[in-house]
Amino acid sequence: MKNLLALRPYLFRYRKSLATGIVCVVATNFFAVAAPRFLGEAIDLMGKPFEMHEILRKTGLYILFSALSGITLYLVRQLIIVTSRHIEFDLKNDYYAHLQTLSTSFYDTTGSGELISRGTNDLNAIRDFLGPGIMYSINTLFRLLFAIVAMLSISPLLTLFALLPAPFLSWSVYKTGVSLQHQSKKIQENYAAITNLVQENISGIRVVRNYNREEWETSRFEALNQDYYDKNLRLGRIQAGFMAVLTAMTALSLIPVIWAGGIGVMKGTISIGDIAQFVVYVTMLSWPIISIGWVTNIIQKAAAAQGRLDEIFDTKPEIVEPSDAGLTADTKKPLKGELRFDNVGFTYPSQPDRPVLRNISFTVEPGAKLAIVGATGSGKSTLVNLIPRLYDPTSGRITIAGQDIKTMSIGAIRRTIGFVPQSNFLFSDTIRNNIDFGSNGGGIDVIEASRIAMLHDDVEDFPDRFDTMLGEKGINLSGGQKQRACIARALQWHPSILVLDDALSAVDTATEASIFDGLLKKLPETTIVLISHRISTVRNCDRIIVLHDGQIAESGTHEELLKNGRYYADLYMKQMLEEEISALS
Ligand SMILES: Nc1ncnc2c1ncn2[C@@H]1O[C@H](COP(=O)(O)OP(=O)(O)OP(=O)(O)O)[C@@H](O)[C@H]1O
Repeated sequence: MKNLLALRPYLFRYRKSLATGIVCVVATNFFAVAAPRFLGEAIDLMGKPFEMHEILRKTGLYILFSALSGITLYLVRQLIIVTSRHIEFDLKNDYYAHLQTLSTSFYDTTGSGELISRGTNDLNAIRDFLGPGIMYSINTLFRLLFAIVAMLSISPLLTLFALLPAPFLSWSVYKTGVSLQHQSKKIQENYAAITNLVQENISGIRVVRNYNREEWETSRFEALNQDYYDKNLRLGRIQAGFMAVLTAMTALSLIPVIWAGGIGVMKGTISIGDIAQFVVYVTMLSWPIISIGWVTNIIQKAAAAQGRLDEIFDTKPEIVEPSDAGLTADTKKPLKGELRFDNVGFTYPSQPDRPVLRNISFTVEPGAKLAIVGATGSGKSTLVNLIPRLYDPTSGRITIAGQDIKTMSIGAIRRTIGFVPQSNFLFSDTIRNNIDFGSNGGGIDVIEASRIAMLHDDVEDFPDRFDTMLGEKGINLSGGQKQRACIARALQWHPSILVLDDALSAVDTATEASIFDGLLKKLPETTIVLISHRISTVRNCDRIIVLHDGQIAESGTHEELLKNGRYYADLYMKQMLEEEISALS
């Protein structure tokens, strides 16, 4: 329950609507409970010699009070339910904004399905608490209070009879609610499994086709779907049975009232009008009594959901903006100067006993081109991920123009660096918007950037050119086109440091060389850090670093490394041989 205290700031923000809503709850219950009194009085008048206008007056008052109760109930819903939607909206925005601040290492260990489920199912549970939960709790309280006072004023004994089944009714609703909740949770898990399966199948449809797995995948889906169907039927059966029992119990709870009331009428201690009034109160109380159990479930569910959301909200970003950052995040001017690694070491938080980088030191002068080569898993991507602070070194420091990047504005660093990661990602948007991703102008324009990345001619052949919509993850582009679109995107800010992490592996050797030549010509002042397995590209760099098992094993120019006769020379020989063989065949 105390988890729900985290909602205080949100409730406080909408305090006026909530307070007015609560006043309306009191009013609606007052009118609802007062109305039957006029009904009872009108019925009692009919048993005696009566004046028509008096009965009409009572009936009119009954209608008026009922109408006022309806109007105020409408206001309650408008104020409290609408407030719950506002808070849900604010919470969703805060949740998404918080996710944006979390570090890369958080996403290494938390699945996207998990985060989506917290942002949807858990938030729905909290909205149910803020809307119906709060509304029915207060409503039940005042309905019980007013109705019991009215009933006691007529007959304390009859009130006792009327309320006898109430605790049992609430308890059985609560118990059935727990079982319904359990069943719904299983259905939700099942639904998540179906969603995952469909999502994976659609994104991996080519693999499914290539391996002839269509039938197998279909039968997997059918099995899950059957399970989902069976569980839903079971839930439907429980709900239907439960509603029938509830209706019967509510009707049965009238029996003691009518029985004891009937005896009272015969003895002349109570009037027929009073009994009619009582019957209305008992019927009126059945839903609030039922809702005690229901609301208890809603509160428990919301408390658990808020606990899960708090786990995310309490996760602090590991990489934070330094409080005295010399440059602001929105600076348009990229930082310039040498890039330096000073005895840098790095260990992934998920594998603290396994250092991935050790004692890495090097300097790249402004405008120089540095290549990083090394066997797969030697730490190349990890090394370049440290430059835009996707992770922070565990030891040592990285500087740009002599300043430790940890003391600089993160926004300014990332604006300085054009980063093309190994696994490219494109959004379901136009090619133009994908390339122009957040640049807000001021850098190289889309056409020029795509020319440098040698994508321009390909795009010109598309029917809608740069306005061509891309499918999910850029599915309608070839692997090489996707990579070149990502390079064009990285050029948007006219970066002073360009990091290419195996960014041209899907284009042929000649195209890779042409793109690299284009970069050298068009961006002569840009420092380039390039990871590539192709000697034909890295040989033109000012300096080449060979990584082995997270350490610099060799470093120098192409010629120096050939002379060394170690890993780099070996790689060179192998690639030369491959080229000769392919030239012969
Ligand atoms: N997010 C991560 N969490 C934990 N370990 C990781 C993570 N990413 C990479 N590693 C590990 O760090 C080591 C270096 O990986 P890295 O991706 O930097 O190598 P690489 O040289 O770029 O390889 P490749 O040439 O195959 O891309 C590997 O052993 C890998 O398993």
